[in-house]
Amino acid sequence: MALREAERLKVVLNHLDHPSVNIHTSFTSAENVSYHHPVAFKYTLDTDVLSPEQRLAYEENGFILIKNLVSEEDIDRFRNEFERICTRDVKIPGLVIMRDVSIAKSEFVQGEKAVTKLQDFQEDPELFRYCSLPQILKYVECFTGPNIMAMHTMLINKPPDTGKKTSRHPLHQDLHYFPFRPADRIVCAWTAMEKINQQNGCLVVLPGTHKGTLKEHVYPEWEGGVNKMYHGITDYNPNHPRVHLEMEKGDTVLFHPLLIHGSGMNHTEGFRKAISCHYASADCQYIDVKGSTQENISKEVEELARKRLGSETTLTFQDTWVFRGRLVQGDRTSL
Ligand SMILES: CC(C)CC(=O)SCCNC(=O)CCNC(=O)[C@H](O)C(C)(C)COP(=O)(O)OP(=O)(O)OC[C@H]1O[C@@H](n2cnc3c(N)ncnc32)[C@H](O)[C@@H]1OP(=O)(O)O
Ligand SMILES: Nc1ncnc2c1ncn2[C@@H]1O[C@H](COP(=O)(O)OP(=O)(O)OP(=O)(O)O)[C@@H](O)[C@H]1O
Ligand SMILES: O=C(O)CCC(=O)C(=O)O
Ligand SMILES: [Fe+2]
Ligand SMILES: [Mg+2]
Repeated sequence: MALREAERLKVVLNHLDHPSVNIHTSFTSAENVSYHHPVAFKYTLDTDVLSPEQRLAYEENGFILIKNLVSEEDIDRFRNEFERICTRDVKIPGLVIMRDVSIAKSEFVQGEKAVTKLQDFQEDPELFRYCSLPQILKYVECFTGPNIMAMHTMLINKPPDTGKKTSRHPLHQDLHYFPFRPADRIVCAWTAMEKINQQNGCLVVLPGTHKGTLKEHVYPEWEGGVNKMYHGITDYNPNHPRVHLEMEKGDTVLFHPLLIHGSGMNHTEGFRKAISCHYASADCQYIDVKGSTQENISKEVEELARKRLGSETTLTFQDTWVFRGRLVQGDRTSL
């Protein structure tokens, strides 16, 4: 009788006498000896970068955490640039400076304390260095392959909660925001810019949910309000195990765009900082989301584009991604 895929993977791993050995090659020989079903890796590609254990972990859980991947020096530079942006010392084309909904209408909060998130820093050479760091791209290539686009960039400055619980990010799947596929060739790198724990609102993930499908996302009905475009899913198993990803400065998590995740309240007085980039294979293809669960977000994005650029704008959801995407490795083949 065939063993479950995970069991088979574990058996194969036990056959490996060196962790850096290429798992694909060794499986072939293991298969010849004793198994009838080849191991199919769905979420990772053949490279020599991931250890067999890391590869198995991503296949099973939909994320892997790499300790100490980004240097203190680089993070301090990103932090300085963030401060320059908040004080309006630099103006970056296309950059969105987002305030928390609980203070969005207040004129009294200024500077860094008024900023919840920077989005789309692709035109800021200093922050965009993050997306081109060789030690990150080395891992990203294991999921995207060699042609790599940086599609979406963020620096998240989760504020101390004002008491309205708006500092939470509802549980969601990032694929909801992306009109390109295949999902398995997309990955997010998210780096802690300081010590991040449950107290200041770490990432919370539901391991294994990347094996499911894209779910419907709507605004959660939260009494204290919810931030613009922070859609969440309602249809998830509340008993599914949750993992709180506690991280040190420089630690980086790589995760699949279908992995259900969010972040809790920031119970501290500090602003919890993380920097992230969503990468996709340049070979991905745009899809039409009309009639799908993504129609609501596509309409919201197109409406925002009309507000910003004028009501005659015909910019589509897909166009907004074509403009933001930047090649960071290989050839810009499709996206
Ligand atoms: C994978 C990845 C994509 C996942 C995610 O990132 S999910 C979250 C994505 N979120 C977004 O993309 C939202 C990006 N934010 C923005 O585009 C902006 O911050 C805006 C919400 C449009 C505000 O733009 P801004 O230039 O600050 O404009 P104003 O200060 O004039 O405000 C315009 C109206 O928007 C309201 N507003 C501002 N910030 C928020 C907020 N955080 N949540 C909800 N509403 C907000 C503001 O009160 C104002 O409303 P009215 O006075 O027009 O009624
Ligand atoms: N009522 C809710 N409905 C939907 N999602 C929620 C709800 N409460 C929390 N979440 C989401 O669940 C995830 C974990 O949040 P939660 O607030 O439980 O964080 P936590 O890290 O356990 O911290 P805390 O100590 O504040 O409970 C976050 O993505 C959060 O947005
Ligand atoms: O830093 C966080 O709180 C997570 C944000 C997130 O998941 C997102 O913006 O897609
Ligand atoms: Fe997310
Ligand atoms: Mg909780």
